[in-house]
Amino acid sequence: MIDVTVTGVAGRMGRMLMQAVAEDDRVQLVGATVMPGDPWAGRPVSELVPGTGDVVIADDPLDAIARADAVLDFTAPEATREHGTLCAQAGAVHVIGTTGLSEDDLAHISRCAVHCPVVRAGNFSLGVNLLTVLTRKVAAALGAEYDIEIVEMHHRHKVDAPSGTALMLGEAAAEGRGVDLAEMRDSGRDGQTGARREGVIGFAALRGGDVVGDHRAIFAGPGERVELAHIASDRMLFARGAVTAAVWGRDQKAGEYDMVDVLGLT
Ligand SMILES: NC(=O)C1=CN([C@@H]2O[C@H](COP(=O)(O)OP(=O)(O)OC[C@H]3O[C@@H](n4cnc5c(N)ncnc54)[C@H](OP(=O)(O)O)[C@@H]3O)[C@@H](O)[C@H]2O)C=CC1
Ligand SMILES: O=C(O)C1=N[C@H](C(=O)O)C[C@H](O)C1
Repeated sequence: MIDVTVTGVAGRMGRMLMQAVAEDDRVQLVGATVMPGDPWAGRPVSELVPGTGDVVIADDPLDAIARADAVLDFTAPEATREHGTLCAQAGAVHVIGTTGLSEDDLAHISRCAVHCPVVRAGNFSLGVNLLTVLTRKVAAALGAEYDIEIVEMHHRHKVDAPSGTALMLGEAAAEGRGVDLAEMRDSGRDGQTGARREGVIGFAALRGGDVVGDHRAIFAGPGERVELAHIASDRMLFARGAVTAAVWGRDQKAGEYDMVDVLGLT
């Protein structure tokens, strides 16, 4: 059994992660954190999510991460940077679900991964990770006359766009095409955009209601369209995937991994 700390426990995913840890006998909760000054600090986790035990919620991650074998982190970019440094110091597996990370954040995470295993994914579900493998293959098979567009929809509270999952699918499509996504990315069209630039990978982000996460990779070609889609209907999907990543990560050397590695998909 491995000792797990969940960061950002008052968030939508933080609550799910605690539930997933409580339901899985491969792991036990040893730490839980919130933002400094959060009213949940100092209270037992079971008051926040019934049935999760008597760990007291901390508003300083230092001790909570020092005592963990693995840290489940679905928070915000700045927090994830700090948690990365602490996981590196503790040698704990850092499971990162946080999206909206900048190039600078990713470089920081890479430096931390010299000292501990880091499993980072924009989506921890089996279905989406399978979809990335398929997207790469379809992009390679269909060729340049098929235009690639990634469409996603999420709940009204989501703060980053395109979603981490959309970027995973875009990266997979770019790999299949043998191009660099940074050069070929086309997000947020508006106004007199001109005709579609040849070879770009387009992104469109919809926000509204309580949508958990819908993603579609569209290949629009001459006389036909191929579409690969995934619809998530329950956040527990991501939380259970993150617990599996933590257990898998415990047996790995320091370095950067993703959910395709965890699931053994190629
Ligand atoms: N990879 C995946 O499979 C998935 C990834 N995500 C990603 O996970 C992240 C969180 O999503 P969601 O749960 O919906 O968002 P929420 O806003 O509901 O939760 C984030 C929580 O993190 C807290 N937080 C921020 N900074 C810190 C800190 N320094 N220490 C402790 N807690 C902190 C926030 O507190 P406060 O509210 O006070 O700011 C908030 O409670 C997003 O980036 C999202 O895209 C979501 C689902 C699946
Ligand atoms: O913020 C969310 O909710 C989600 N975020 C992830 C993303 O950015 O792709 C995964 C999932 O789609 C839900």
